[in-house]
Amino acid sequence: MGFFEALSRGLERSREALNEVFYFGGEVDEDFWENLEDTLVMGDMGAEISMQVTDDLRDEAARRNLKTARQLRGALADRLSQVFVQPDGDIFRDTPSCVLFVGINGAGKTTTVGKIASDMAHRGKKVVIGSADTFRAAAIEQLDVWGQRAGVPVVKRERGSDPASVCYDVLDEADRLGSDLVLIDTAGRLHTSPELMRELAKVVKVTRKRAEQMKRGPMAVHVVLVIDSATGQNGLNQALEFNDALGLDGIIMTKLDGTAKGGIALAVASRLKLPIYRIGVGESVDDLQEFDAHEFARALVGEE
Ligand SMILES: Nc1nc2c(ncn2[C@@H]2O[C@H](COP(=O)(O)OP(=O)(O)OP(=O)(O)O)[C@@H](O)[C@H]2O)c(=O)[nH]1
Repeated sequence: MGFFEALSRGLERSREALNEVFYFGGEVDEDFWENLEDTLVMGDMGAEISMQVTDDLRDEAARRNLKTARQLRGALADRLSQVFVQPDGDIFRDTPSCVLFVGINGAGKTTTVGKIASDMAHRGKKVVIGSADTFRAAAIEQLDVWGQRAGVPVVKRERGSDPASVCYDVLDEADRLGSDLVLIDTAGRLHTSPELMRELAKVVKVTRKRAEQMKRGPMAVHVVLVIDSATGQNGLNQALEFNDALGLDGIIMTKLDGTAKGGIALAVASRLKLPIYRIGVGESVDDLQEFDAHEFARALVGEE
């Protein structure tokens, strides 16, 4: 299934709501603009960006004399795609690279690490996975399964070990193996707990320090927040807290195949000015896609 098809299935709710807005007879009137703005807000986009997008579209419609639903839909998709930040490169392809996956419990970190490990190993990268989720025993086992499937080594320690020291060990192993890509899973934590966030900041700090001393030269370290799209506007709060504590490099949105409304991706991208590196559209190994802003906006709006 292609990017567009997979996303279109997931974003059905947002599209149906917008379909109703675009199902107008005759003139584009004040009601149309109000309905559009409300629908964008309801789609988890947040008030600020919804208002901005609606105002801009209104100006553009007047300027270019856009009248039909088809014209307006196309212009909306274009405007929404501009909200997203283009990444400078790809943190998984541009190696050597070490990526730390952070996020709240159940966001999809472990699954995403597994999917990326498989993908990048297939592309010929020397990958090593680190399990710094020393809290949940099942997460370590889960990563082992993903690692075996991808044919990638998994560095782990027993439950309860210090996560920062696991990261150190992972980079030691990557150094020994001459790995290109290091993917580190961290334990899920509540963004509202200062203590847990401090622990994670230490994990990032130790990883950065060790990554500077790799035999083949310094390895870039990236911190990526994994967000479950179904968490709605709470996803924005998570992103703000994690960004404050750690300084994020980018985002991965998961579960866009479910009942997610999708607008949260726009809210986070616009507020934090961070790129979306991948999106998760299912539970199996192939259900991870590179993010394409234009396709995403088209799927959200329902433009053919
Ligand atoms: N439908 C769907 N399910 C997903 C996706 N990504 C992950 N999941 C599922 O979400 C659940 C949680 O995923 P995990 O990868 O264990 O989440 P985690 O962030 O590592 O969880 P913690 O270790 O508790 O912090 C699992 O059942 C995954 O199969 C996705 O893109 N789509």
